[in-house]
Amino acid sequence: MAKGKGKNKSRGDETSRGSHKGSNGHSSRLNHKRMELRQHDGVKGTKFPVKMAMWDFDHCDPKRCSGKKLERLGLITSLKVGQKFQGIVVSPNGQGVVCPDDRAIVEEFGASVVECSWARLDEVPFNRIGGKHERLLPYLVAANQVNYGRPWRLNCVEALAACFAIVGRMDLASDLLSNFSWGLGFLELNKELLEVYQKCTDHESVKKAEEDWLNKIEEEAQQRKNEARDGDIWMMGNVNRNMNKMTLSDEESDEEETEASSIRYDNLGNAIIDESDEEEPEISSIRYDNLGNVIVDESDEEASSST
Ligand SMILES: C[S@@+](CC[C@H](N)C(=O)[O-])C[C@H]1O[C@@H](n2cnc3c(N)ncnc32)[C@H](O)[C@@H]1O
Repeated sequence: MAKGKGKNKSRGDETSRGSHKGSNGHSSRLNHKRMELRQHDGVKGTKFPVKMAMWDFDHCDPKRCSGKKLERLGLITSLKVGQKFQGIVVSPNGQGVVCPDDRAIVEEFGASVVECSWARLDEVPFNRIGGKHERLLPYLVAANQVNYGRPWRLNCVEALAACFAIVGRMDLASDLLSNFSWGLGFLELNKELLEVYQKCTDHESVKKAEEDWLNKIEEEAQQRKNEARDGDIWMMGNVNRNMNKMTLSDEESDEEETEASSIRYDNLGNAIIDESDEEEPEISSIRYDNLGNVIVDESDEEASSST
């Protein structure tokens, strides 16, 4: 187990919910922050309307770590390895997904996360942490500065906010995220999808909604791909059409060949001209008198009389 400031090393403040004591030395700046938060929540004597907790494995850079920031703000309680949590445990080790039916558990017992590195999950003793209500999160996209745009891998504050949002407590989600400059962007980015999940009930319905969403975005991606290809066609010409053209020109040359093959030759190799080729006299060669009668050439008369 990693050594350091992780709250798995000391019992610290696990019973401090509602008290103003923190686990980090209680600087006046932090106490000031807490005062601000209490005023902000309008819930006297509490840092946040529902309990939040984390198992902190000290894997992350404290300056970038959202869990540590929540702790500095006095919003989250640290839990020890071996300690279980009664509320919803949002964890990569979860079985079902967070769903609106979890709302009562969240409101009564709160929500918790595992503050660790995604790259070091195998170092986390999942069998010694957690609780009765361990949950995965359904498909959502991170908005934090480290993993922006990445699906599923949310940081701790996003994971807690997602849990609150899915169970229909958008007020808690936005209050929590407003402590981070980028925070409300998470709700914006996932607005439509969160609304879909909020309309569900149990784990299965959230899983079904997630599956439908994933199919939809896959179809849309495919459509965009097709549109991009069609765009190329306007720029470059239809490749299939070019293929047809090639075929057509082959056909054309075939036609020419056919025409050529329709020419017959006599025994001396002279081309035999078909009579039908000579049927129509050239219009320009027809002359008319003043009354509109065709002037017949004497030579023509000879020719016609000879047939
Ligand atoms: C792996 S830690 C990374 C924390 C990050 N260093 C930070 O600054 O917050 C994120 C935690 O959020 C929760 N979490 C995030 N995305 C999740 C998901 N898709 N399913 C379940 N839990 C998730 C888990 O508790 C997970 O351990």
